[in-house]
Amino acid sequence: MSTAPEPGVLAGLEAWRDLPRRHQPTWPDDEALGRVGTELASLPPLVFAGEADVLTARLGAAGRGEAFLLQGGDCAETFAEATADNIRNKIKTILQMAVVLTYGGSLPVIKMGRMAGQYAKPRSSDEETRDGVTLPAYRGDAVNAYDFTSDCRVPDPRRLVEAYHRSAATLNLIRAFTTGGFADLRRVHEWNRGFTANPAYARYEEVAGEIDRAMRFMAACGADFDALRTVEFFASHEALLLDYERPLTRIDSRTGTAYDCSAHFLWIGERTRQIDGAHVDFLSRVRNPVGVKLGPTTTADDALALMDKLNPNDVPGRLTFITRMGAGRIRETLPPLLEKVTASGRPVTWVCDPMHGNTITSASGFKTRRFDDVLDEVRGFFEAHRSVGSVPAGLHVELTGDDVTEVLGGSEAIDDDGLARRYETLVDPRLNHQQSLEMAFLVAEMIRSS
Ligand SMILES: O=C[C@H](O)[C@H](O)COP(=O)(O)O
Ligand SMILES: C=C(OP(=O)(O)O)C(=O)O
Ligand SMILES: [Mn+2]
Repeated sequence: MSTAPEPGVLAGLEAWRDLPRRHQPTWPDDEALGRVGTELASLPPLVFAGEADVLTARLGAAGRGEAFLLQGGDCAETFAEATADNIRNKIKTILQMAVVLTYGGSLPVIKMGRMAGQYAKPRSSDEETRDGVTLPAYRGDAVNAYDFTSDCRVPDPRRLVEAYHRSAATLNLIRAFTTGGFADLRRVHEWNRGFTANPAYARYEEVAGEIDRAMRFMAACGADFDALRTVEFFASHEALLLDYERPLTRIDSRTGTAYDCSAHFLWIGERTRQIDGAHVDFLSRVRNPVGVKLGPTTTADDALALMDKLNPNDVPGRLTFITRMGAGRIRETLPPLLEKVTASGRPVTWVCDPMHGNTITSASGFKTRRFDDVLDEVRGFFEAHRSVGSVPAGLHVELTGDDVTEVLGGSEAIDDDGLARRYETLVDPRLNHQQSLEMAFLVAEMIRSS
């Protein structure tokens, strides 16, 4: 039997419409947008509210130091790349990283994709100019097409429906992979052995060997490896397009409260976290676990105000702060935030995004990041938490399972010239498969020595 919505819930879900909202497309046709909203509202939810509650509990544990979050995937998913191969390679990469981190931290790792809905982007500029021609910026496949023609760049609300269907198909395959045997710990471990067998990554052999011995020890003790053939995997994206998130928000029949059923976890970006803005208001009214990106200008009072608004009842795991300060600034900007928030005694799960504060343009003109800067921000994150006594609870990374060349460095030493070899991202540069695994091994070493 369904429970009626709690009083005021439905009206509250419309409050964002009267608030300032940044980075929304200028849809050319309101009626077409309205029809799309009605269609999306009639489609089945992509996740079940009970799954979101499980994730809240898991993130609460991470906030207490009893688990560690690994959240990864593309900066911007694309419709064209929502293929079986791409999805499989990304899942495989995340699972491989998770095994290494589980061993490094002796903690359960919560696995979460920036997947099955990461189709919308805030942009620094509303326009893009090429060879003297200026067109609206690409805002993600849920809004417009990347091709540089005026037709392609017009926002088309039908793309929201396409984003829903691609997300549904992606999530379906993720569920199949993670429950059907693909994620078997023994297989994932074998993939990692393959990685460290490459002489370029020989320095990680030792940890892989230790994991091997730990697995043999478990086997000798009679551990039930068949119980480790499946894993929990959660979907997440930035809740940027409120014209998409609102129709996918549903009243949970168990409780009469609202959940945004487009994903298990939604986050608010650095550019849309205004305390009186539409995004914070909207996510304050759904019950999923939510995140907020915090850049280097964030004050401790900003953080406390977000806690008041997004987690007034202090539910552990409800609110994650994803800090993205930049390697050069994290050691100065993060500790004051941690101190004040920790002094409040209120629960927050702190996660490090070492990507977005470290974006540069290479001499050859590519938007890129240095692997060493990314690693240094993670190191600064652990140092800051250690100095304050708070809990470093996870990592948020832009990655792909393929051999792209978008981030400088790593053991394969991708250099400026090398970027051109396989630079495929439409927005931000991603760690490739090898760089992602390398990062997991390096972070595991960091966790063990911290
Ligand atoms: O992913 C993050 C932002 O959307 C992205 O960094 C903005 O990129 P831009 O500065 O190229 O617009
Ligand atoms: C837009 C993003 O990040 P931020 O909001 O931190 O800039 C992102 O995660 O792709
Ligand atoms: Mn990005």
